[in-house]
Amino acid sequence: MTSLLRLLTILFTFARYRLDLLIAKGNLPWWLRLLLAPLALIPAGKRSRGERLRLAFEGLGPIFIKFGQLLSTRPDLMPPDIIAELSALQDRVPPFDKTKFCALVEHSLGDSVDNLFQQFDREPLASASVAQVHAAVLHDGREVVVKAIRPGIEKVIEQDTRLLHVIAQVVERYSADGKRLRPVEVVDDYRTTIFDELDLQREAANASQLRRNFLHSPLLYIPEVIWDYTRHKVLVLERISGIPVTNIEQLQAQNTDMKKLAERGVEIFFTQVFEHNFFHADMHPGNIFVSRAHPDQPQYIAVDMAIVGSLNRADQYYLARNMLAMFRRDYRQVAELHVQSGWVPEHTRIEELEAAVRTVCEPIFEKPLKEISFGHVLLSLFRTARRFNMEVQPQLVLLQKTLLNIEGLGRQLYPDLNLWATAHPFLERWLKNRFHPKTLWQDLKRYGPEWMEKFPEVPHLIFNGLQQVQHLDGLRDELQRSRELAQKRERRASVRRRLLLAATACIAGSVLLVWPELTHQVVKSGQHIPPAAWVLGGAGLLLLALRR
Ligand SMILES: Nc1ncnc2c1ncn2[C@@H]1O[C@H](COP(=O)(O)OP(=O)(O)OP(=O)(O)O)[C@@H](O)[C@H]1O
Repeated sequence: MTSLLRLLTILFTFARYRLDLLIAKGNLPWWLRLLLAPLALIPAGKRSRGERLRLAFEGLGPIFIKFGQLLSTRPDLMPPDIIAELSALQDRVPPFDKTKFCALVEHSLGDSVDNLFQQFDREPLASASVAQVHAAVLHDGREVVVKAIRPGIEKVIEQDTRLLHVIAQVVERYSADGKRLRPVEVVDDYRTTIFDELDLQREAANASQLRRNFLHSPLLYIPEVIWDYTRHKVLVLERISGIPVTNIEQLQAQNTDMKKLAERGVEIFFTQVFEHNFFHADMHPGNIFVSRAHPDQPQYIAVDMAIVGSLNRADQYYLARNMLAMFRRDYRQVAELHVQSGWVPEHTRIEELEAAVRTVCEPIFEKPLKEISFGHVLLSLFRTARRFNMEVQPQLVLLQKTLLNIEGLGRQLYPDLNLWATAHPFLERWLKNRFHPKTLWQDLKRYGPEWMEKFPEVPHLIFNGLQQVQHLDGLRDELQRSRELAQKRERRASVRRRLLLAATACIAGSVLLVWPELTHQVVKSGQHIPPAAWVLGGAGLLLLALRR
C-alpha cells in the first residue's frame, strides 16, 4: 500500500514538473504516448528542464536528492545545463526527533546518553539524508560528534531505489538516449553506494585508515574515531572546527593562501591514489573544511569517509603512464598502454585506437594547460576506449569522479589553478620511485614472507607446469595433425572439383560434336561419329573415373 502511494507521489511529481518533456516521444509505444497525452494540458512554465528536474528531486525527498547529487557528478552521462542545476541540490533535510536519536544511541551503546557523555547536545548539529549529527563531550573532556543513521531509512531506500529502478528501465527502453545513459546501471550503482553508507562501522574503519595515512601531514587532517563508542548505526568522532571550504569569504578574510590551498587539494588526491592507494571518494564540498591554523600553509580537514576507493598495482601504473603519455600527446603509447594493461582486448587495432584517442584529445590539448580539465581528459579517454570494448572498472570511474570534484573545488578556490603543474612532477617521481632499489627492497620485505610461504610449493608447481607444457605440446601436435589433415582434404576436394569440371567439359564437347549426326538419325550404326567425339567422350569418362 505504501509502495503504491509512493508510486502515485512520484507520478504526480513527474507530471507536475513535466518531466515527460525530457523524453523523446517518438520512441515511445502508442499506449504510453496516449497515457502521457493529457500532460500537455499542464503548462511547463518558464523553468528550464534542469530546474524542473531539480525541483522534482527536492520534492521527492532525501533519496532522490542524493540520487540527483550523484547524477550531477556524471558529466559523462548528463548534459551541462542539467549538471549545473543538479549541483545546486543540497540535502536540507528536516532533523528527526531528538528522543528517537537518543533512543537509537542508547540502544546501540547500551547506556543512557547522560551516562555515556559528560555533555550531550540534544539539538542536532547537522541533519543529512542518511544520518544526523549531534555534538557531545566525553568524560575525559574531548569534544566529539555523535552520528547516527536515521531510523527506518533502510525501508525508504529499499522502496525508493526499487521505484527508481523501474523508472530507469522505462527510460532505458524508450528514451532515445537510453542506451548511452545506462540508467539501470547508474541506479544499481547508487543503490550499492547508499547501502554502504548505512554501515557506520565501515565508515569508521575507513576514517581510521585515512587518519593513519595522513598522521602528522600538513596537508590533511582526519578526525579520530572513538572506537569504544562506535557501532554499525552509531559513530562517535573527534569534533573538528574548520571553515567550510565553500565559505570563500571567510577563507579570504583570514588571508588563506588560496593558490596553495587549491594545489594542496591536488597533491592530496595524487598522494592518496598513488602513494597510499586509498582515496576518499566522496570529496564533495560539504565534506571538506579548512583548518583555521596557519592560513599561509592551509590544511584541509575531511569528514564523511563512507565512500573510499583503491586501485590495484597494475591499474595505478598504467594510469600514471597513460596520463603522462596523454599530456605528451603520445597517442600511440596511450593506445599501446591500453592493450598492455588489458583495459581493451588484446586483438584491438592499435592504429584505430590511437586515431580515436587523437581525435578526442587534440581539441582539448589545444587549450592553455590551466583551462584543461584533467577529469574530462580521463573521461574522454574512457569514453573512447569504451567504443573499443573497454570495460571501465568501477574503481576507475570513482577515481575519475573524485578527480572532477577536486578540480572543480580547486578552480573555485583559485581559478588559475594549473593542475598539471602539480600532477606532472608527482607522477614522474612516483614512476621513478617505483623501480628504485629502495621500493623493490620494500616490496621484497612486504611480499617476502608470502613468497617464502609459497617456496616449498615451487618444485611441485614447476613439475605441474612441465606436465602442462607437455600436455600443451601434445595438444599442439594434435592440432597440427588435424590442421594438416583438413588441408589435405581441402586439396583433394579441389582436385575432384576440377576433374569434374574437365569431365563435364569433355562430355559436353563430345555431345556437341555428335549432335548434327544425332539429328540426322544415323548414329545407330555408329559409322558417322567423328573420332574427336570418341576421344572427348572417352577422356570425359576417364576423368570421371579418376575423380572417384
Ligand atoms: N567530526 C565532525 N566535526 C564537526 N562537524 C562534523 C563532523 N562530522 C560531521 N560533521 C557535520 O555534520 C555534517 C554531516 O555529516 P556527514 O557528512 O558525515 O553526514 P552524511 O549523512 O554522511 O551526509 P552526506 O552523505 O549527505 O554528506 C557535516 O557536513 C558537518 O557539518
